[in-house]
Amino acid sequence: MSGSVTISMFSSAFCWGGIYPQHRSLAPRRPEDVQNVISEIGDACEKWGFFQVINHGVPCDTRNRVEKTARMFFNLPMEEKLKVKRDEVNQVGYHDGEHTINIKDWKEVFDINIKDPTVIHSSTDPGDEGLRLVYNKWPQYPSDFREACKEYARHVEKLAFKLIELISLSLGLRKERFHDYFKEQMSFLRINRYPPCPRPDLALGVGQHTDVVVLTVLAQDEVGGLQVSRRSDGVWFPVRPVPNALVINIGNCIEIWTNDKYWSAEHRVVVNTTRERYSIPFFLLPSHDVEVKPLEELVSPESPPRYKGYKWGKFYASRNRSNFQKLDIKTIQVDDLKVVT
Ligand SMILES: O=C(O)CCC(=O)C(=O)O
Ligand SMILES: [Fe+2]
Repeated sequence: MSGSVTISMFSSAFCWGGIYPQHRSLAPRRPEDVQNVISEIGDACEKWGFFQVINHGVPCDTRNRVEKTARMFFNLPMEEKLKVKRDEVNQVGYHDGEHTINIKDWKEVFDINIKDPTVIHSSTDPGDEGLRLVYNKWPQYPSDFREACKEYARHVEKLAFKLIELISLSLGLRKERFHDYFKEQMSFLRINRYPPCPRPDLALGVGQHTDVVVLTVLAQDEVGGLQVSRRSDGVWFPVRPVPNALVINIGNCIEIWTNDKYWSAEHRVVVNTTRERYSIPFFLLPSHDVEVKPLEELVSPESPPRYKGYKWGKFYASRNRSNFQKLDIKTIQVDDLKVVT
């Protein structure tokens, strides 16, 4: 048993595919099977909150180019990497000290906003509604790093929106239900490098967490290390690398919008003594002014809202700031937003 199911989104004839056990070969599917894919995605979102897609339309050479140029960047001397270091407000660029719930992760990262510039909240002070623009930071070397990331991001963003439409349909909502939520999206692409670790028993690449975002589309290399906790019993399963597949992970926003129908799974990354690992998550984030609360269509007297609503931009800014300052408190978690009954 592996920690996710694999869904074939398109056959070579641009038809829809279906869920397959991890190692079965794929047969082309007919357009009538679209409905199956929608219900299979719905099923995967309920049971796991994680699945893998193949035949997804993101060309693998664009992904390989990002990985190749990223390796060149991370191999630069530290003083070069620090020239594009992230800071407290401009949270893009290089960072070697990501924290998960205040514990340092065994990795280094490079973050790139999809919209350049991106509109974010500048302050978490009560009453301050100030917005500001954040511009990406790019290293001088390698010179094609920027173009490689931008090209890959264009493809993966398209896939993320396709998935959002399929998820809307799987919930019985209009395909366009979420379109307005992304007018000023704050989505970003991250490149993670996990170096070999002399004591993997004492560290994690990324500690146990859920993604606060809408949806994550993750490319992982062949090394492995990502694990997901099963909704029904919390048992940990490896998310085995499937060549050219992308891992889809439901974030807290969808969990809250669907009033817990869909699951945002806890996951973590284990490291090893010999091999470095790369992963490239694309985090789909809504616009700063979007309200994250259970959708009216999905609540009823029998199924009342389980969450208090919050404004995305402000919530995200305060969470990032406490992470950056390594405050001696747990960063806000999805359970903190639950309505107490
Ligand atoms: O590297 C991975 O496989 C997962 C990384 C992750 O969970 C994250 O960056 O949120
Ligand atoms: Fe994650």
